Amino acid sequence: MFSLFYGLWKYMFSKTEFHVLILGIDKAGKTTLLEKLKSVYSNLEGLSPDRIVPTVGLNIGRIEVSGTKLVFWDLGGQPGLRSIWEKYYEEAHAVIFVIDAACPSRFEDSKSALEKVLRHEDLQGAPLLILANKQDLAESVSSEELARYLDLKKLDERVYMFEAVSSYDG
Ligand SMILES: Nc1nc2c(ncn2[C@@H]2O[C@H](COP(=O)(O)OP(=O)(O)OP(=O)(O)O)[C@@H](O)[C@H]2O)c(=O)[nH]1
Ligand SMILES: [Mg+2]
Repeated sequence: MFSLFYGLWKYMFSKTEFHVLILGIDKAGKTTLLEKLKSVYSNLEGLSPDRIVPTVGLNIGRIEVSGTKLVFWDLGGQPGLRSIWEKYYEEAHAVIFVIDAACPSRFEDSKSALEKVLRHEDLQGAPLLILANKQDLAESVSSEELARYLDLKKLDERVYMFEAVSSYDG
């Protein structure tokens, strides 16, 4: 009897857990963003930016916002690590794609990485949030300017949003 209730309970609550993948090329600010989210939305103290090193494995962050459990998967963005991303696509419900808006010389790299993500069949239909990060820096471009630059043809068919943020300021 107990196991029946436990099974039901697990079924009901596992439904309210959402997996969010945080992707983007190296140094975009993915881990800094995750640590900031942890500090703001949970009572765990996130790592301060000076203690964050380039990601090689996987960082997991769990937060709860108005009753919904969000599980964030933050992966490494170095070129040799990007092939690992697709292993997580099947179980992901949404994607946050982070771009360093203060580094135009790497926009092209971000654009092709993002286009590859959008083409993958396991992510068709997944909502997408594109973040123009590092808005605290004077040289950063706005989210509109970044959207114009990326000129993503495939975006029209999906739920997506551009947002300007700073992982430092929150
Ligand atoms: N000024 C500024 N710097 C930032 C911001 N977010 C991240 N950084 C800096 O950018 C660098 C890279 O940040 P990470 O969070 O390690 O980047 P990442 O995307 O996780 O990189 P990988 O793990 O290698 O894929 C670090 O020096 C951060 O302190 C931001 O909003 N503003
Ligand atoms: Mg990282």
